[in-house]
Amino acid sequence: MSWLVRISSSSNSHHHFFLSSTAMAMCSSFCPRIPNSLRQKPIFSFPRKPLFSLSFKVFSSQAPAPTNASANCISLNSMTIPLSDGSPTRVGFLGLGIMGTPMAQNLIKAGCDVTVWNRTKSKCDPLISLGAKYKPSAEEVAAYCDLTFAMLADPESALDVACGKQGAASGIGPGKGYVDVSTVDVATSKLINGHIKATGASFLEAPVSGSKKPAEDGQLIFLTAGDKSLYDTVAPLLDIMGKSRFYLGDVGNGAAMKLVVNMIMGSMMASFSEGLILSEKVGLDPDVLVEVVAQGAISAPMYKLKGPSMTKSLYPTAFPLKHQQKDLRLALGLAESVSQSTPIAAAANELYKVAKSHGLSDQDFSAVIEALKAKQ
Ligand SMILES: NC(=O)C1=CN([C@@H]2O[C@H](COP(=O)(O)OP(=O)(O)OC[C@H]3O[C@@H](n4cnc5c(N)ncnc54)[C@H](OP(=O)(O)O)[C@@H]3O)[C@@H](O)[C@H]2O)C=CC1
Ligand SMILES: O=CC(=O)O
Repeated sequence: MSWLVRISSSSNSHHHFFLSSTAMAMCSSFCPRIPNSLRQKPIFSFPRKPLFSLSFKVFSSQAPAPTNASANCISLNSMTIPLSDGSPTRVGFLGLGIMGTPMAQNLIKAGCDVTVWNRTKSKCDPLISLGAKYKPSAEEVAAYCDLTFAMLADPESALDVACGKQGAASGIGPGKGYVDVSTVDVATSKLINGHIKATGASFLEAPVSGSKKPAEDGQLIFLTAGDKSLYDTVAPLLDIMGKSRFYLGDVGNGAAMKLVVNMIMGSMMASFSEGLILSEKVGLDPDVLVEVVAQGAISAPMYKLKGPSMTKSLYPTAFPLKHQQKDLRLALGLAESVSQSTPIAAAANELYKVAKSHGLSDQDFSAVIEALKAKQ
């Protein structure tokens, strides 16, 4: 079965979208964010206990022939029909670092009722002045809110904030949801899932791909896994913070996907760094290399974005180097768990470790190039 939907944009162009049940099934895991012209109004409230939820997948006939139906899948949002008391959903946010702050800010700007907590309380203040409420512990946030997001540094902090003393698991309970958007390993995510589920609450892991700027612009990519009903419930919130979302099934799959992606990214950056250094050594202009790379098959937004500052030895922090090294370390552990050889990632990891030993942990991960300079 399929339907044709014509949508007029402000320009002369028309987009045709087919709603197809077959294609809907094929792309059930991937939902790019809908165009602004199709987006629902900001979420000022949605039900505490959603009784009914509906989501559509839409396919553009103007895109190239879909070799993979998911490439053309657009979600019209998981629309939750407000049949309950209609009171605003209380959204908690734990962890207000480089990523957590803009993500929470986007929820507040969209009109959500947001309550924040951060280990260093001062980082809550800008959000409080934007209208957020504050609770003095993760436990109290989880007890007060219907849905709680957590964006923490690493497996240790994610586990501590979720399951430690005054952690979220102590306050959460049936009917509530916990969404961990931190980058952690599979075992940690499963452990957190176990603690949260034992309280009767739901759990979704939802690590993000995309850095500081995509977080500010609401352009993150969510790699989710866990309770599907929680995924459906939080989809409108994910769509405020992100441009697309993947639902990957069982807990652990989101964490694993994120680690694989960041393993590739860490190796790419290390390789790019070698190229920049080598080009300069043989008398070429590294800035020209950046331009050449940008125009060819190996172009990547990351090179275009970071290359010009790397050639000036500037590394304004978007993705801290210590987190990239953590992700490589965790990805190597993932590979080892299935006896997969990852020599490139292992070599890259060593380079990031050298960079850390040079005091570059809190610089952007592109500062890995300094490890190569130090080796000369
Ligand atoms: N930056 C990026 O580009 C991206 C980062 N990520 C991932 O997102 C997560 C957060 O990254 P980012 O925001 O950059 O990191 P930051 O280092 O900026 O923030 C880390 C957050 O974790 C908190 N934290 C650290 N240790 C503890 C602890 N022991 N107990 C309680 N809270 C703790 C910090 O609190 P405090 O303020 O008190 O230090 C802070 O809120 C990481 O897992 C990272 O790998 C994913 C995609 C992109
Ligand atoms: O985890 C980092 C990112 O840019 O994605």
